[in-house]
Amino acid sequence: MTHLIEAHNLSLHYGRKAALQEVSFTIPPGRVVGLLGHNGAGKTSLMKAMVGTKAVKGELKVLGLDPHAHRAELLQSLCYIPDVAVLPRWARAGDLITLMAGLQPRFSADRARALLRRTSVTERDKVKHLSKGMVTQLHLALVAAIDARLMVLDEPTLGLDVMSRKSFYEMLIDEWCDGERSVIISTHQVEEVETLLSDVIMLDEGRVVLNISLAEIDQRFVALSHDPEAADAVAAGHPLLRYRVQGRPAALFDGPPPDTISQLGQRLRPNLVDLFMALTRKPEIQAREA
Ligand SMILES: Nc1ncnc2c1ncn2[C@@H]1O[C@H](COP(=O)(O)OP(=O)(O)OP(=O)(O)O)[C@@H](O)[C@H]1O
Repeated sequence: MTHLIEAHNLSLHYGRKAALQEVSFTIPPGRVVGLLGHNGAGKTSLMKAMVGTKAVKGELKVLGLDPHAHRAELLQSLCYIPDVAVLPRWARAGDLITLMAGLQPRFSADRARALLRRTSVTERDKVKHLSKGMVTQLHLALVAAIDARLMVLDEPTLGLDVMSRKSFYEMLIDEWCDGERSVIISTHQVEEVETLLSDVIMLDEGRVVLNISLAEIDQRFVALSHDPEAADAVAAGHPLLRYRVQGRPAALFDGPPPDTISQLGQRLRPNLVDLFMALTRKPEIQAREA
């Protein structure tokens, strides 16, 4: 198997509402994939499909399995933190380690204890006495102690402060990613995850609007910072987005603009936030703000 996830033409409806439409992508081993999209874009629906809690139309193989038909088998090799993840409030961290050891054959209690030592949570702590950030760290220590090949994280750092978010991602990358395992993370904190990701999938209204490696972004997209006087000439090249960088007007193009336009500005490195804005903004908003 060359890909951990193979998705082809997935669609999902809730009544008449289309949550996913013709979604296709693959995820090979050793990747850190960001799943980005505005509220309601379809991220949670796609993650539910990946872990088999939602049936979708189309072809979906996760670790070679149909997730909906073979959920129990899949969960042996996949770990998942849903957006509504809760841990039992009465339990101590140590109890949860014992519980997991009984439930999940690939879980290592020693590894969970070692991971927990990286956090401010001790085995004696009860979940109900932990802050939101500490619960998230405990949750990650528990799932990262599973010897799995794929981790699916649905907005894992929602509601955490910046330090807690940073330490969550540090632990994930240092302790779980090993070059063979892949992780897919949905988040709204586009700026923060940019340095962690190897790839990004952007969803807009249930459709994939971009599926690219971070390395390829520089090759495909061109951002130009230019003088205000050149604004009309730059706009004639139909940029995806017009915005400002350090007070100067800038424009983002999909592919190199004509030389006559390139000469009007300085090339910048396009960042993920600008791309996200360009590809997921409603056209009528773009027209109003341009
Ligand atoms: N159980 C449901 N019943 C009806 N519609 C739903 C249900 N779950 C999701 N939807 C709709 O499907 C679409 C996609 O929702 P989804 O939760 O997958 O988006 P999301 O990208 O995860 O959003 P958020 O960032 O707000 O969590 C939305 O329009 C949402 O209203």
